[in-house]
Amino acid sequence: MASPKKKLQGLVAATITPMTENGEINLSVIGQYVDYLVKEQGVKNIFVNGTTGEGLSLSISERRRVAEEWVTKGRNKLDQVVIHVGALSLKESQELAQHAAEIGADGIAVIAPFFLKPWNKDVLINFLKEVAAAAPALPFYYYHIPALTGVKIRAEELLDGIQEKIPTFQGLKFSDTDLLDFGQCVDQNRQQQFAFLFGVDEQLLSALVMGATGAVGSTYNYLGKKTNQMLEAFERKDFSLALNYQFCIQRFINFVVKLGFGVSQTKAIMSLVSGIPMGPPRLPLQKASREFTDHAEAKLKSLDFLSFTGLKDRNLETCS
Ligand SMILES: CC(=O)N[C@@H]([C@@H](O)[C@H](O)[C@H](O)CO)[C@@H](O)CC(=O)C(=O)O
Repeated sequence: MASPKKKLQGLVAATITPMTENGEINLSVIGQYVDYLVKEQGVKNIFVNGTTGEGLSLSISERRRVAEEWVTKGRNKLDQVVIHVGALSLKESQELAQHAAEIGADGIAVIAPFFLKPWNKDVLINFLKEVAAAAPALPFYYYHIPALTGVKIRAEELLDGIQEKIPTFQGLKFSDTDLLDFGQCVDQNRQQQFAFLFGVDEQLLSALVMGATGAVGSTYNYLGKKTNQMLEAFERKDFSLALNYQFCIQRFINFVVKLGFGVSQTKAIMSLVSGIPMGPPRLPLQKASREFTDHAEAKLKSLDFLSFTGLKDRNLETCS
């Protein structure tokens, strides 16, 4: 069985794939991006080529190059680099899994194939098993995101006896709001050392109560520091402070969700907050509007999520 250096826990940034203005992947800023996550956000784990990384909109060759660059630039700086290798084609998924192993990634994750879909748990497990077998020394995570894949097989059902079928299975990335399903995944697998990684950033505190061991999300790219403060407060059992942080983060996410929030907007916010150009998204996504970015910037300032001295002590909402 694969055994990771240590269990994947804490915050994991779902990385953006930087692109040039003409839509090509822009590997040149990834080194800077790694330093920003580690030094400015206190985030040392990453999830590459997932939803936020537009993994399914990249070619296989681009996915390989992006993965390689993150592993190379993250060496001796990041704790763990997990590569999402899910694809509609089993062969492509296996190729990416093997490649992740070759370049020295710390784990692989796979979503359910979402065009011709697995129609029950056993079929889905068979698909995942074949991918995992292509990288037999790498920890394997199932990426549950039913709203995007349309595959509604409950994670709890999938986890039942999974390690007998997939010996490298190490955990679940749960990007759904069904806390009954999530809680049962934790409750029914207490004897295992699985990682339970929650993927709905605005509800992370509820998932921590339910037993989440970590979180993978887009907002940890630029709200990692704030979210880490929430994790620390939770760890100290200062639940009232933890709730204040969660509400504060919710105020921002709620605000942008009402304006229309997705991968394009994440790219715009991250460019603004980090100063690293993330570029436009790839079609079919559309670049975030100037209006969106201006509103998001004003909200970030009012919540003190951006350090602009001019606004200090006035018009700030309190977050702790
Ligand atoms: C649907 C979606 O993109 N969900 C995000 C969340 O981080 C999400 O952006 C956040 O909770 C705000 O709603 C992550 O779960 C996605 C993710 O981890 C990934 O990029 O693979």
